[in-house]
Amino acid sequence: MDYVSTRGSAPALDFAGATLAGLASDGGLYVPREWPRFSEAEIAGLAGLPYAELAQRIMQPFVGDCLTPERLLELTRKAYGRFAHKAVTPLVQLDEQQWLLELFHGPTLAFKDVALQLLGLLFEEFLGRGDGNLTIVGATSGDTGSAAIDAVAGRAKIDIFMLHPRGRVSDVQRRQMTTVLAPNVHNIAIEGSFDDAQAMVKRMFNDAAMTDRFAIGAVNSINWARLMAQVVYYFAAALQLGAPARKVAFAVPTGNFGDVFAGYVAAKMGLPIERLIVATNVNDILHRALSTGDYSQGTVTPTAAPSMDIQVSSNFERLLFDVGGRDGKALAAQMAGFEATKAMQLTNAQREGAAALFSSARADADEMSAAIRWAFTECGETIDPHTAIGLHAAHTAGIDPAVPVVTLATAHPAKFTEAVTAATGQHPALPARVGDLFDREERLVDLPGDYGAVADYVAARASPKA
Ligand SMILES: Cc1ncc(COP(=O)(O)O)c(C=O)c1O
Ligand SMILES: N[C@@H](CCOP(=O)(O)O)C(=O)O
Repeated sequence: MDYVSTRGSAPALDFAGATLAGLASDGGLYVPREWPRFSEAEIAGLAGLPYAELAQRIMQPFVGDCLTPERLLELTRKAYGRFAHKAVTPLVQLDEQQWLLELFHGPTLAFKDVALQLLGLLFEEFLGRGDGNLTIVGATSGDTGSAAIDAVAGRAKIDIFMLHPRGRVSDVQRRQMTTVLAPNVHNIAIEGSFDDAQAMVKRMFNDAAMTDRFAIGAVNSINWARLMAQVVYYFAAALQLGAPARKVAFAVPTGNFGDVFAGYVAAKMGLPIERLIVATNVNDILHRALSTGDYSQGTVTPTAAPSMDIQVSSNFERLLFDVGGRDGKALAAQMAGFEATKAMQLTNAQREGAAALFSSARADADEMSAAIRWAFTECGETIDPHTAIGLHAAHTAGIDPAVPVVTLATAHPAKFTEAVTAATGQHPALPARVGDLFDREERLVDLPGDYGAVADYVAARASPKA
């Protein structure tokens, strides 16, 4: 399997190359040259496998000969061995049609652990084959940061610099990052929004002054390996609900379009998915793009679902590439227009291609709270604000009552105590595995929202590439 850039001019890479590269050198994102496809019988044969084995079977075609099946299985067993639930991503029934797929049983209590626990091991594996160092530069609106830090803290040959928007992540989220004191971990609070942080990260991949000296790597979902690992739980959930004989719909709380793009990949691989419902908060660029074709960047409004306070969705580019005919040159021009004007209109092919599988909904603060309350009072489940936005979308999508609708429960409610307590009157407790988070020492630096300041900070501390 090799990987091509959505912007058509970076060299194709194998899986190990794409994993270490993160972003393509032409500014595009790596995607598999073609989608591997499972037959109905092959999908049926996956039912009942333990999660780590299912993960190996789903991911092997993407990994190709970069890892033997035996080695990939060792890595998936190690990655998912740290989850607090034996099923890794358990399904919980809410009512006759609605289900929750709990993705927060990993070490840092959000769905990001599912991919990042594996990615940390993949980095170690591939770096172990040479003598280079990796400088990871990431942006987080709260959850990617702690999951990535947990996955690479203390690992040889890796430094991680994680940018978060100052004051715009929850206290639990910030402390999960800043209380990790391993010498290779560098937390940076920047002035601005997640979008500002993400733009600086992408700029660094194309800054020759940095890339000549350092091997810059990605832990955000611009890194293909992140999405590949997230494809697995769509299969896990659908198989439990009767796939491939029965279709399933998914409602996905969305920001950077990574998690829901993984659902699209599952559909491309043959999983019978009725609909992917993209759920946004009031930062609704994706809802506008999918419902009207208008992909224009608004200003970011802070909400009680801070991890989705995003107005430029990196992985949407992967969808536009795939449904728009895989024309890298044309997409490069379209994205250059967006970067210059902060606005773009989807082509007819892109709109129609997306509409075949995706629908969308937007939830405001009241709708989000109402969904938390409904889950609590009607079903006895405490859910977090991001999950609630997904659940609101699941309820309003008008899916045929015979089709199960699975909302991805992307974070543990205790990460967002204020909104959950306000909606339910109950204070969600942090699981014991997060321990004494509020008693630990924090370490972070404050930097202005200025690329030069961040690049200088990284350059002064990172290890050269070889
Ligand atoms: C808790 C939570 N839910 C949903 C999302 C949205 O996921 P994605 O960015 O993959 O669309 C994020 C982060 O992005 C998140 O941290
Ligand atoms: N919600 C994310 C934002 C970054 O998204 P990613 O999936 O591209 O890493 C976060 O919590 O940091």
